[in-house]
Amino acid sequence: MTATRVLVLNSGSSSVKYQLLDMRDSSRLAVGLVERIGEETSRLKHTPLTGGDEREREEPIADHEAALKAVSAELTADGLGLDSPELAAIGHRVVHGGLKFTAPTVITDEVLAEIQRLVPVAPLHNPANITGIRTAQALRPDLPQVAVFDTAFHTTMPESAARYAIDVATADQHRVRRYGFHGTSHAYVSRETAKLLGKEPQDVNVIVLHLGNGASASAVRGGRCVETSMGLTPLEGLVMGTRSGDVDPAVVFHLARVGGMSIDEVDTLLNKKSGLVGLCGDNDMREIRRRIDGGDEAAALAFDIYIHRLKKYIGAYYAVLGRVDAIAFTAGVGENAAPVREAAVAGLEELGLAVDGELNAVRSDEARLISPEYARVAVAVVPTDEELEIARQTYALVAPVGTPS
Ligand SMILES: Nc1ncnc2c1ncn2[C@@H]1O[C@H](COP(=O)(O)OP(=O)(O)O)[C@@H](O)[C@H]1O
Ligand SMILES: CC(=O)OP(=O)(O)O
Ligand SMILES: [Mg+2]
Repeated sequence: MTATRVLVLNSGSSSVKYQLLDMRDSSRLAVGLVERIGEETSRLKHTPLTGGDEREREEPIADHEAALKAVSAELTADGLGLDSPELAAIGHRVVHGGLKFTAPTVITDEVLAEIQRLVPVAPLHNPANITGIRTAQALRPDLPQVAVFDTAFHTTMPESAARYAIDVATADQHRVRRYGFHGTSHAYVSRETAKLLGKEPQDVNVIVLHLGNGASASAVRGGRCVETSMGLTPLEGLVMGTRSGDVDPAVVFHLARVGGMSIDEVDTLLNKKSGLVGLCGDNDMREIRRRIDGGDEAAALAFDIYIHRLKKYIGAYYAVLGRVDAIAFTAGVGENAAPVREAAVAGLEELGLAVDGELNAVRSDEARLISPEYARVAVAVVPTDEELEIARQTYALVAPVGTPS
C-alpha cells in the first residue's frame, strides 16, 4: 500500500490547528483545533470528515505535548490514528526559519537545533513548533517529519527591502534583518488570486493582506515576494489582535528609562497587551464591530487606527510594485470582516481601487472579486489554506517519485 496521507500541525502560541489529508485528491479526512492551551479551560474541537459527528470538549490541556496527545486520541477514535500505515509524513508549520531554510525541509537533529537557535526571534511561535515536532517524533519515530517555514516565501525579497538601515556589521553579526512571516499563506493566496483573475502568477502583481490574529501585508511581483510588513520578528507592521505593529523603536528606550519597565515587560506589552486589545480591551473584530454599533468610542478609535495603518501599507506597496493587478484580503478578519475591507479601500478611487457594497456583503468560502467592474485594480477575498499548502509541500518532498501530488 502506498502511504498517501499527511497530517499537518500548525502549532501557535496557545493553539494547535490540525488537518489530516489524503494527498491522492487533497481531500480532508479530519480537521480540528485545540485552543487556550495552558489556560484553566482549554477547548478541543474535532471534526471527522469520513462520517461521524463533530466533537467538542472543554478541559484543561496543560501544554502542546498534551494537546497533541489529545489530538492523536481523537484521530484514533475515528480509525485515523497516527499508527496508520497510510500516513506518509507529518508536516509542521514552523514560523521562523531564518535565512537558512528557503524550502520545505525534512527534520533532522540539525534542523531542529537550528529552529531552536531561532527561538529568541520568534518567542511566541518557535517553542510551540518545536514541542509539536518532538511530540510527533515520539509518537511516530519512523515517519518523515517535514518543516514548512513561514519565512521561506519571503527569502526572495531584495536587499533594499530586507535590510534595516542600521550599522551593517552589527546587523550581520546578529542576523538582524526583515524575514517576514505568514509566507505559506502569502504564497498560496497570491497564486489563488492569479487563478481568480484567469492569469499565471508570473503575470500579476498582488498586494496580499493576511489579517488574522497576527496580521501582515506583502507585495508580490510575478509570483515572488518583494516586500512584507513583518520584520526580524512577527511584531512589526500592521496593527494586530494583541501586537502593536510599527512603533518608533525609541518607545522601548523611553518605557525602560523613563517608565522603569524591564525589557521583558516591554516585550510582553508590545506583543501581548497592545494592538486591538491594548487599544480597546478586545482583540476579536466581531466584538469590536458589535461595540462600535452600540456607540463605543474606544472600539471605534481602535478600528480607525487599525484601518489607518492598513491603508498606509496599501499605498506603500502600491508604490513598491508600480503596477497593481489585485489586492487580496485573507485570514479571519480579511475573509469575514466586510467593514474592514470597505474602510481599507475607501477613498482610494484615484488609485483605481473600489469595493462594491453588494459583492462585499456576500459571505462565502470561495475566492471572489468584490470590486466593481469599472475598477482598474481587482479587489478580492481569497480564503487562505495554510494547512493544504503545508500538506502539498510536505507530500511533494516525501512521496515516491512519479506519484501525483
Ligand atoms: N465573522 C467574523 N467577522 C469578523 N472578524 C472575524 C470573524 N471571524 C473571525 N474573525 C477575526 O479573525 C481572527 C482570527 O483569525 P485567524 O486567521 O483564525 O487567526 P490566527 O490564525 O492568527 O489564530 C479573530 O480574532 C477575529 O478578529
Ligand atoms: C507569524 C504569526 O504572526 O503567526 P500567527 O498569526 O499564527 O500568530
Ligand atoms: Mg494564522
